[in-house]
Amino acid sequence: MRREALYPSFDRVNVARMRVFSRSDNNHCHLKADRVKFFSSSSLQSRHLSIYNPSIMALVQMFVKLRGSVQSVSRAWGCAPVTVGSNRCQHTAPQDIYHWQLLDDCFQLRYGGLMMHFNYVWLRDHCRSASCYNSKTNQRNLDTGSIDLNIRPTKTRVDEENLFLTWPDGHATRYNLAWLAKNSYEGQKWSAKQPRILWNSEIYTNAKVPPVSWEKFMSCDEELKMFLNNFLLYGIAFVEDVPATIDATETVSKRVSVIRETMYGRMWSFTSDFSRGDTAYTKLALDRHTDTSYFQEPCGIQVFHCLRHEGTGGRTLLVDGFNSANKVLEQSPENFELLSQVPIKHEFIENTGDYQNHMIGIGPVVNVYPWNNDVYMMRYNNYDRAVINTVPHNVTQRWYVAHRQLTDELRKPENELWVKLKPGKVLFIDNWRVLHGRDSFTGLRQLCGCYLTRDDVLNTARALGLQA
Ligand SMILES: C[N+](C)(C)CCCC[C@H](N)C(=O)O
Ligand SMILES: O=C(O)CCC(=O)C(=O)O
Ligand SMILES: [Fe+2]
Repeated sequence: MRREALYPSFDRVNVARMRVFSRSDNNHCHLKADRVKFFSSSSLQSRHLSIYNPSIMALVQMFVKLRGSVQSVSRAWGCAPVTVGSNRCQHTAPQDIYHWQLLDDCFQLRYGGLMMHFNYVWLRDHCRSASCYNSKTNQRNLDTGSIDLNIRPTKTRVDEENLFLTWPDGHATRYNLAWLAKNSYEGQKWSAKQPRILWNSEIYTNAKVPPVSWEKFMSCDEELKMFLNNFLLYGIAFVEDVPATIDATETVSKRVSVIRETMYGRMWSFTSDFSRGDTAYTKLALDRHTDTSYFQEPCGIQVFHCLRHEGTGGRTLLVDGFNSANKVLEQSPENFELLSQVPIKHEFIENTGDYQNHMIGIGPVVNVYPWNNDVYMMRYNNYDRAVINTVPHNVTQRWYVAHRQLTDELRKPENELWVKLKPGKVLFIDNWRVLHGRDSFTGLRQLCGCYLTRDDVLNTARALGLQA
């Protein structure tokens, strides 16, 4: 007997398909988005096409935030333009009309065109009364283990704004309907994804991301916010005019997040002296890859600062992995599913006189949230990929085909952004998204940097009011 999928067919909505193009002329910004495509999870075949407006609106809001002065937004399929004010969206507000129904196994609520379902244990578990929830610490007091798993309310009442439930033990809960709508699974599934702009080298270059300079960056929170906004959008960001020392590189890194110490050290500085058992410590070219794929939690951010180079070559290569993954999804959902479902091992085995390390990380090449298929992390490192022994032989061939399609995408010349790192120019790379590599080189080349913890970068961004 086949088990029912946890996330049934229509849940596999692929909003990542949406592509955003922006063209700024006279304060007009034109936003185009593909239609949202639904897949059935069993075959992952295209079922039907549909358009989901709130996601479009989320993109619109993102553009409003970005440009601040968006006047009109037209949608690719020719609907009437949506008008957007300078800061707030004036699109027809959702109707303030709720329809609700108590069903056998859930409370059903329709609000603003969205149908939502709330499980009864969930409702009891999410009671925000003072005895169940501490609103000072934002922590739950209620012991979820004590809830009867077949619980149903004994009394129900709904007014204009609230749902009131009374439970068998007499405890009463009030839920604000807007709160329910905001916190529902359906709302989450459809809500804005992390705003990001998928790029190839032309898109990134044309975006002309304004440079951020060390002094202002260190002293002004608005500058840090702008930097983080760009980092979240593109997965890369630069700070310029940084003193060419390890200390200053550490200072600029700590402004963004907490340094993640690894077996490479806290701040590292390396040349091609093969001091460690890894190709990075040579003069050889390195193909595009993510670092520390052999960690259960790969490092979130990588910082590079080239302190000196007297020689030729050694340019840095950057490729937006999410853009390529998205191309695979558009062209072959089957291949995307293989890359996102089949776990693969990566491994670092170091056996030199000074260092003995053995690291193993396991996970799919493309990591997605199952409720909306949004990609949040890639592990792509052909050097460090370990023996494949997690895949049955009949899937292996299909996995290699899928991996080849992703590799072909990642290697398209138009996806390659090449930069020559110079003393003073510090590069921050989202190591869960953007792949890096380098040319071979001659001469003395000294690169320093560190890894940063991802949670703390996002924490800083949220503290500054960004969506992260
Ligand atoms: C950056 N630093 C030079 C310290 C380490 C380089 C690690 C290289 C390794 N193959 C990986 O991809 O994780
Ligand atoms: O030498 C470089 O530019 C980068 C080497 C590398 O991939 C790394 O250190 O992670
Ligand atoms: Fe690397």
